[in-house]
Amino acid sequence: MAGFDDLASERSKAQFDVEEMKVIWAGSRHTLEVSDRISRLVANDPVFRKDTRTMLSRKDLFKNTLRKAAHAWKRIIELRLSEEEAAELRFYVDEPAFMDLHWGMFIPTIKGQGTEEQQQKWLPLAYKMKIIGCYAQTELGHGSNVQGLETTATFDPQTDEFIIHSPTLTSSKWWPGGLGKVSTHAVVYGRLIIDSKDYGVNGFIVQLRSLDDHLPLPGITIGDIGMKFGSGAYNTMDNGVLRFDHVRIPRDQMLMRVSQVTREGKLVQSNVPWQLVYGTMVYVRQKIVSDASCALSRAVCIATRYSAVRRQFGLQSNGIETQVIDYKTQQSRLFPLLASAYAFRFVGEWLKWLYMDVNQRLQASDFSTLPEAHACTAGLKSLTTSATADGIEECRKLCGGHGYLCSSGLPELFAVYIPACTYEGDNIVLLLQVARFLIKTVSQLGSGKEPVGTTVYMGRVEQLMQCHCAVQKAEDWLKPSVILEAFEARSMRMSVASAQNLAKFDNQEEGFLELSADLVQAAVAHCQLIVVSKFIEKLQQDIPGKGVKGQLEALCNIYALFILHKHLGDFLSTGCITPKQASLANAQLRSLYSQVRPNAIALVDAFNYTDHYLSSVLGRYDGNVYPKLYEEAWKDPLNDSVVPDGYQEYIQPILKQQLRNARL
Ligand SMILES: CCCCC/C=C\C/C=C\C/C=C\CCC(=O)SCCNC(=O)CCNC(=O)[C@H](O)C(C)(C)COP(=O)(O)OP(=O)(O)OC[C@H]1O[C@@H](n2cnc3c(N)ncnc32)[C@H](O)[C@@H]1OP(=O)(O)O
Ligand SMILES: Cc1cc2nc3c(=O)[nH]c(=O)nc-3n(C[C@H](O)[C@H](O)[C@H](O)COP(=O)(O)OP(=O)(O)OC[C@H]3O[C@@H](n4cnc5c(N)ncnc54)[C@H](O)[C@@H]3O)c2cc1C
Repeated sequence: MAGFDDLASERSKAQFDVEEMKVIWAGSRHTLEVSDRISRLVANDPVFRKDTRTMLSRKDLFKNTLRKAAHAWKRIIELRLSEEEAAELRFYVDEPAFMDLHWGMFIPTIKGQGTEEQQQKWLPLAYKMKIIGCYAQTELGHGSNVQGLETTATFDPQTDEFIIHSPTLTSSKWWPGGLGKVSTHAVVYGRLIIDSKDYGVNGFIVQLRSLDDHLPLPGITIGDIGMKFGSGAYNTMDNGVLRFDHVRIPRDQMLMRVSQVTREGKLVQSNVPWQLVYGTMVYVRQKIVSDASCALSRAVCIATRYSAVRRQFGLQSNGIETQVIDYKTQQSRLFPLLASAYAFRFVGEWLKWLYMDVNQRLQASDFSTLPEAHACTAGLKSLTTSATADGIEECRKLCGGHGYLCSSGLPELFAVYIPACTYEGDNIVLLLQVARFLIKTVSQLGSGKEPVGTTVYMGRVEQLMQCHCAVQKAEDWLKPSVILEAFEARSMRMSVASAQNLAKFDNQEEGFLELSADLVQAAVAHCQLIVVSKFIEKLQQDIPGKGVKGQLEALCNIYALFILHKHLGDFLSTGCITPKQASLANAQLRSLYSQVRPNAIALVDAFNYTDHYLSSVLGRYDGNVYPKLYEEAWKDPLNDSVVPDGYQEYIQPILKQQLRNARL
């Protein structure tokens, strides 16, 4: 039967050890074991079903999410799951919910910005879920501009309290997930005011709702901000609005790792940089990069399996049509996304390491790598989420008409994913942060301060400004050193050109605004270089398993040459490569697609996703697409009755009217 046979035959063609690739994708044998076990546990639990999600009203959808979250928590306790297993369970439940913000932002904020004492007081309550917290930073009037927040936290020396207040409509907290209906507490960001003096934005732990009856505490107005894009999707989350009317909290509820307010109302700065107040954002951006590879690989898995099952045109001698995956156009759209999923996986792994490293250094009062950690997390969050959002939509198109059906899983995945381009920092705003970092690095070249980390290549500025690409034949593009040099030279030249143009302005800030579109492009070039170089570094590790390394090399080259092809203008205009070399890169890319083609299904099998997680008729492991699509259609509530509700009121009168007209 079509589908079953197609995927089985594809799997038999694989030229590498899929089980070993699963380990590489998961990160380790241990992680694979955990994620495999937990994903099956979730898939086999009827409470975690997802198939009716797009058909529920907002209220039913939300209540169902609460039910799932409560059940997930119950299972975590019953099975005594470790922190790692619990996080996997929440991941595979696959429904945005207040839990994400509680575990993903509220707890990390207390850990990162609270003193030892504050951590000892609040973390046990949060870990046991005796309180539920969210992250209330964004306001109706300000999101990107954190320093523009208007909420005030005024110290009252008489009572040793802060008075939290929303002085204007635009100071209403707006967007925090989990705030609208669930959270009992929030970390609220507001301006610290002591003795009428404004000391800028700080975080405060504020109780919002009673722990007895869940009613808002006095002075607090709170609610949900309303339906968001798509059906189901992010509407399982209670993004909220919050206003304070002179709400009092004890002084020790200001998060005081960065600065402390004494009983006398004196502000004392610690020896840590004030930017640590922004620390949770660095943590979450790093996490979002890892998650991008999950969302993209999920869409790619669906589109790849379906492309092997779907046949159109080109009758072969045996009378069957061509699998659409065999069309070169399909490959040239699909395989770069497959390669990007792997690329984002590895850069995510590296970023996790970078984040851990920066944290260890911070514990030892070494703050030197913080600016780089900020630039890398901001830039890679922007790059990977934009590419993933676009990639999911491309996968929908790759599935033709059926991709538009909710049962394909792609519309909901897209709707859930796209806010990642906005939350945790608008992607353009974040690239501008990278651009500032690059300009600073360029301006310090020659000053004796050597660039470090991901900007170390900038130390070779003279060589990179002059080098000529050595490619003479298509296969030369397979050399990692050739690819790296082309990407480094492009990024170096774009940053230097931006810095030179900026230097022409008397006022640097005005110049920065004027040149911001170019600066963003330079930031993108730098971030793409990071992704390419981390993929290449990954390949230098010991990679066991028959054929695994070869497949990863092909994917790495596809990613790099696809980016080169997409941004050809940059590479040509900076003189990094010639038009002839560009055309050789294209020829090499075509040949790489042919190399990946027989392995495509096995490469997506290596993600080890259950059908439950994919929630897609088109992406089913067994390829049994058509009977299941047919079956799925009949489940739609519209098909509950043969004659629809409303027939007598609305259809019949029209038909009767037409009949009369026809007789006239
Ligand atoms: C489902 C799985 C769970 C996974 C994770 C869990 C949960 C997440 C899941 C889903 C997400 C759900 C919700 C998302 C939640 C949110 O959206 S929370 C709100 C996030 N808000 C933002 O991201 C706001 C974006 N704005 C900013 O970050 C900053 O304000 C800014 C744009 C970077 C500031 O710009 P600017 O005015 O220039 O800077 P400022 O004067 O404030 O700072 C100047 C110096 O500070 C450096 N810097 C800036 N940010 C950081 C940082 N984060 N870390 C370290 N350093 C930073 C900056 O580089 C400047 O340094 P100089 O040396 O002075 O140049
Ligand atoms: C689903 C979702 C969940 C969220 N969850 C939370 C949460 O839990 N807690 C929380 O505190 N917040 C949350 N947010 C808010 C989120 O962090 C902000 O929306 C985000 O930081 C973007 O800020 P903004 O909305 O102010 O966008 P704006 O800054 O108003 O952006 C609007 C446009 O202006 C452009 N722009 C802005 N500034 C500049 C500039 N300097 N230069 C050039 N262009 C610029 C942007 O690129 C964009 O195109 C959430 C948002 C969403 C969508």
